[in-house]
Amino acid sequence: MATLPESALMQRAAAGLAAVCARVLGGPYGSRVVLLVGGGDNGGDALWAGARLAHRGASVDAVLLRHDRVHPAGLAAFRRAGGRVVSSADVPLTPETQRAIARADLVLDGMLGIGGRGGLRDDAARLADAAAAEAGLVVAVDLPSGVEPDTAELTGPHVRADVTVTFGTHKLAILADPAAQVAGHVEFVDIGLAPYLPEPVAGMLEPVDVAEMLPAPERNSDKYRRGVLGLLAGSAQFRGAAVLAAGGAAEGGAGMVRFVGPDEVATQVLNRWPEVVTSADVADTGRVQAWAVGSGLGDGRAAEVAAVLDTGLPVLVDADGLRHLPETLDGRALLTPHAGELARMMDADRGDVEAHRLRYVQAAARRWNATVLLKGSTTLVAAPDGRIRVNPTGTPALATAGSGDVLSGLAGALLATGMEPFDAGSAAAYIHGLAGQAAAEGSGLPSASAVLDALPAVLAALHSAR
Ligand SMILES: NC(=O)C1=CN([C@@H]2O[C@H](COP(=O)(O)OP(=O)(O)OC[C@H]3O[C@@H](n4cnc5c(N)ncnc54)[C@H](O)[C@@H]3O)[C@@H](O)[C@H]2O)[C@@H](O)CC1
Ligand SMILES: Nc1ncnc2c1ncn2[C@@H]1O[C@H](COP(=O)(O)OP(=O)(O)O)[C@@H](O)[C@H]1O
Ligand SMILES: [K+]
Repeated sequence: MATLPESALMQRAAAGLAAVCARVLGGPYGSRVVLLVGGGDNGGDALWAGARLAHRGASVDAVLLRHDRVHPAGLAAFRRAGGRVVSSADVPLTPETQRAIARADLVLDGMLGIGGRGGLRDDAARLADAAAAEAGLVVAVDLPSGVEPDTAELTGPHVRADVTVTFGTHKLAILADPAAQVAGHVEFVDIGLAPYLPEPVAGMLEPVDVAEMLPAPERNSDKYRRGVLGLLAGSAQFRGAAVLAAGGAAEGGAGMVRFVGPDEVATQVLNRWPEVVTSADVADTGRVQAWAVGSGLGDGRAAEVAAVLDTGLPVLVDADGLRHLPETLDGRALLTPHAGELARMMDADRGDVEAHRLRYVQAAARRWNATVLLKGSTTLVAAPDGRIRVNPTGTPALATAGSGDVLSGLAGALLATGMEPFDAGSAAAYIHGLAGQAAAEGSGLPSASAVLDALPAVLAALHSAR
């Protein structure tokens, strides 16, 4: 801001915002737009964008949350463009306001942006409800008002947006749940901040990042260069988990999978994946470069999990394996709980973990000195040094029994290539999410086997993106 003329950034933001509104309206001419305007710069963005829409023939009404605090230049521009203020002094929710919202094709939510904390209060909350219940589209300015910008938590009443137009950089609240669930479709407007931004608190992989992490088979490859995974999974009760995890590894590029488990499980794994080598005991497994343990392991088996952890190799621990964690790990482990499992690990309530996903995943990574991948509607990966990644791929269709087993085999295969746990976990979540999306395109609600079947094509496409 110090290097630019006054309000240049706001003009860039408002221009991008008005362009998105014009597009989703199918052209602003003749449309009805209502602005919900808070006392800060978020309200200023809304007013400037409203002025632009009014210039292009929209009928624009503004509801001011506070008449004593409103962006002065924005309000003046809005009035010059023919915009009307429909609220009376300090009474935002007049009958006229309600009628305007009910008739609106688009409500532009400029109540709170990155300055907002602690949820919407009173009138603001009622305006958000009215917009959700009665208006056409709700477009949030920068963030849905009322969400916590930096923690992605929902601590009080908030707007539910159909579209969020965010400026300068992505905020955690539009990437991670629960807040991201109320952001709708996200549009990014570049206002030129990138060179000035500090290190981000969280990262998000793009296809080329993942492609560059994946090892390409080289001319002089052998199975050890591709990575050999030891797999301790499945039980008489959960045989399929072993089959799916072995598949996640085999289709995920492992040079070889060495399976450890009871005969009746090994037979089933071999029926589906004849390339797998089996043994009955961790000690007899032969050379591996990483382990994946836990999927479908059932009760007990603590000694086997301990034997794997004692090898000192990189290790992924999933599902029932998470019951047998030592006091602390030494940075080489990747733990892959869902919210219920993380709640049990942290002696917390599942609902509390879901409401504070970021806080819990970071706390667990510190607590065990391990990388923690928290599964669910948005997958978060936390390294013990504080780094965070939010996974952008996936679909609710992945919420199907066994899809976590596929992920554990896949992530284990990536660990076995020598990738650090943070990269292995976040790349695996990315690829698994794409496979889920591809499988869902086929059948709508795919099985875990369909997710597995989609892996090779997804990996091939990523390799070619390199
Ligand atoms: N910083 C920048 O470089 C840019 C910021 N822009 C806009 O400016 C916004 C941030 O503006 P502000 O810092 O003025 O903050 P906001 O407009 O988000 O909030 C304004 C004020 O509301 C009060 N407030 C906080 N929580 C509240 C609550 N729960 N209920 C009622 N009042 C509450 C606080 O006093 C806060 O300062 C961004 O979200 C974005 O929309 C854009 O114009 C582009 C450039
Ligand atoms: N609502 C959701 N939206 C997107 N992905 C989800 C959702 N719920 C679960 N998933 C994903 O589906 C997979 C399910 O894994 P998990 O809970 O371990 O199931 P299981 O143990 O039955 O295989 C994980 O990758 C998780 O991130
Ligand atoms: K907003």
